[in-house]
Amino acid sequence: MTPFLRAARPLRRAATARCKSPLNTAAHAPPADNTPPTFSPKPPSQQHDNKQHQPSPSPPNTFTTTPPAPSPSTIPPGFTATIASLPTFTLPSTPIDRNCPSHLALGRALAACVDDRSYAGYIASGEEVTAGVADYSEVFTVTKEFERGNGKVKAGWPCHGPCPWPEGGMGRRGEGLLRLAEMGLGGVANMVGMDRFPPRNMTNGKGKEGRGIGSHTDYGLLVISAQDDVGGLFIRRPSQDEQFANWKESAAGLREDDEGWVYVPPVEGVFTVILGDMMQYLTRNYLSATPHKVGLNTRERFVIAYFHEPSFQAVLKPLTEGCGGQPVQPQQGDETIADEPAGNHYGTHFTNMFMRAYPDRITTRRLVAEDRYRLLATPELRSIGAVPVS
Ligand SMILES: O=C(O)CCC(=O)C(=O)O
Ligand SMILES: [Fe+2]
Repeated sequence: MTPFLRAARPLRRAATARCKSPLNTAAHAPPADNTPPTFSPKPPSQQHDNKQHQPSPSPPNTFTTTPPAPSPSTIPPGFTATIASLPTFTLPSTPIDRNCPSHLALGRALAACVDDRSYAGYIASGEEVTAGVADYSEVFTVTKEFERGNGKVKAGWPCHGPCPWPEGGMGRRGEGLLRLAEMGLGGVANMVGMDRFPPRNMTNGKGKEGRGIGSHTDYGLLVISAQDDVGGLFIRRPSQDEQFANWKESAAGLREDDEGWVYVPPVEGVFTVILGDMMQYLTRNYLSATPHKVGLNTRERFVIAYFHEPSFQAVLKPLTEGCGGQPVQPQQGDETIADEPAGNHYGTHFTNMFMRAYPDRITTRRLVAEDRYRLLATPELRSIGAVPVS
């Protein structure tokens, strides 16, 4: 992990007129000292919707948190789900600065933050598509900056390019935080995203039918996110009969409206950790990617997330040995992984995911128009450390 946290879809972030800055949320990030995280088993969950709060007859697999039990009242209207009681780590608290700059000015500045080489920068509400439906999330994505003169950019590598920054309006602190995030990112694949979700009665997703974010898995190894106190995240334990492999066939939209979703209530000072596609691939389905979705609530909501990912150039091979040299036990669906002798090129998965999520963005159009996708098959893009001469 980097000194700063968050990056799963690239860094996303909000432009908003209210004084509730997702940038301030990042104050959760680095621990103030070396106090080890604590971890404890957890009490039974309860089944809730936003009107009735009834104990579940058979609590799902549970663990216990150190922090106080969260209130179920934050669950977005219209959803029925078990309230999760997930394993949590307690980090030392750091002060959260509630002063905020003018978010309207920030929004204007962000709208200019688009680059046609990288997928970094501002993503408007309604621009992202999951399983064919517009997401209402508004995102600012931070990826590692590659200047136009960089050899990879000049050679036309997909997803490599400048990380555009908002000019003015954000304030020194916010901009400094973004810069810090960018400095901590090891490569184009690691990302920080800041998301804003509008309240459900004020959606602004270009008038399309939409939702917070549809059911999906994240692409990389793991995602660490901090949410504010509003609430909107749901996760789902894959069922026994499921064999999704998002790097082969889209897992977006899967079981979106089924039973079995678990609501992750906000708990102050606690990060959420979600496993991604490559963790599933590496561990041969032992640690499956976590399907999740986001509902819009009665208030706008902010999330900041760090996406920890393999190198863009990495070709992953599933593990054959576990801890202490134990052979990895085949898991259900393992055959879908074992039949890929060439391994899994992360840059290709990453590019596929962005092209799918942002079909109309200028970055996707340019990539296609210049036929740069074919570069993903070349040895230069599949070998860590190989950098074209600039
Ligand atoms: O809103 C959240 O808590 C999660 C957002 C999310 O799933 C994503 O950015 O990929
Ligand atoms: Fe996600």
